[in-house]
Amino acid sequence: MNKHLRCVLVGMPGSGKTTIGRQLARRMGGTFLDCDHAIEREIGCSIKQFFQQHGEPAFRDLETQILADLLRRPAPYVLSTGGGAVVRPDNRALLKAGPPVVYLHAVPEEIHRRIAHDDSRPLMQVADPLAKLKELYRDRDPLYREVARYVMETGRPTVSSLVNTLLMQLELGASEESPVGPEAG
Ligand SMILES: Nc1ncnc2c1ncn2[C@@H]1O[C@H](COP(=O)(O)OP(=O)(O)OP(=O)(O)O)[C@@H](O)[C@H]1O
Ligand SMILES: O=C(O)C1=C[C@@H](O)[C@@H](O)[C@H](O)C1
Ligand SMILES: [Mg+2]
Repeated sequence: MNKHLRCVLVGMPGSGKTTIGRQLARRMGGTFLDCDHAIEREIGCSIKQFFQQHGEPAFRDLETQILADLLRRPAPYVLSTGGGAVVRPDNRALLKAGPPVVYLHAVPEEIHRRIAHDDSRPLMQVADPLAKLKELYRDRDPLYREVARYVMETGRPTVSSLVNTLLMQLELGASEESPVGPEAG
């Protein structure tokens, strides 16, 4: 186990940030941090209710504050961000300056299959959720790629094989950054 490992997951709503983040954190022996959960603890209600009462800009302000706070937590951790965390340039700057960011990539049709039954996502409460996912994907896919060090395809592999691959990648990346051995200073 590398006690300095840290990683941030970005991706569309339903891309698997919470599912994969939880398992990865357990395998790393680290803390699982979820920006959406931290926001809900802070506001004392669901994000869906907060959106309805205060609107998206107020939510985004809060998201920036909480993201900055979570990124400063001690290693090891896996931080799962909200699906829209990359929308604001300030957040993208924070993400690029922090630990390695992993983009969990899934196409809109696959995401739709995963989350069609779930009514907890405020941006999905529309007449045509697949069209909304396609629109979000078109706008955000380049932004996720902009902040990411690694892009992981999540369509076919199982969650546990994705977690294994990701862990190997992060350990390799960490050892390349701070090599252990006689030549290490
Ligand atoms: N790699 C995967 N393959 C198949 N199903 C998956 C995969 N990852 C997650 N899922 C399923 O997709 C659904 C959404 O996953 P999850 O809640 O982890 O996404 P999320 O990225 O955290 O979403 P949000 O941004 O809305 O918080 C869950 O039902 C989960 O079991
Ligand atoms: O895609 C989005 O913009 C959002 C995704 C969720 O994770 C929450 O952060 C919130 O519902 C907004
Ligand atoms: Mg989540």
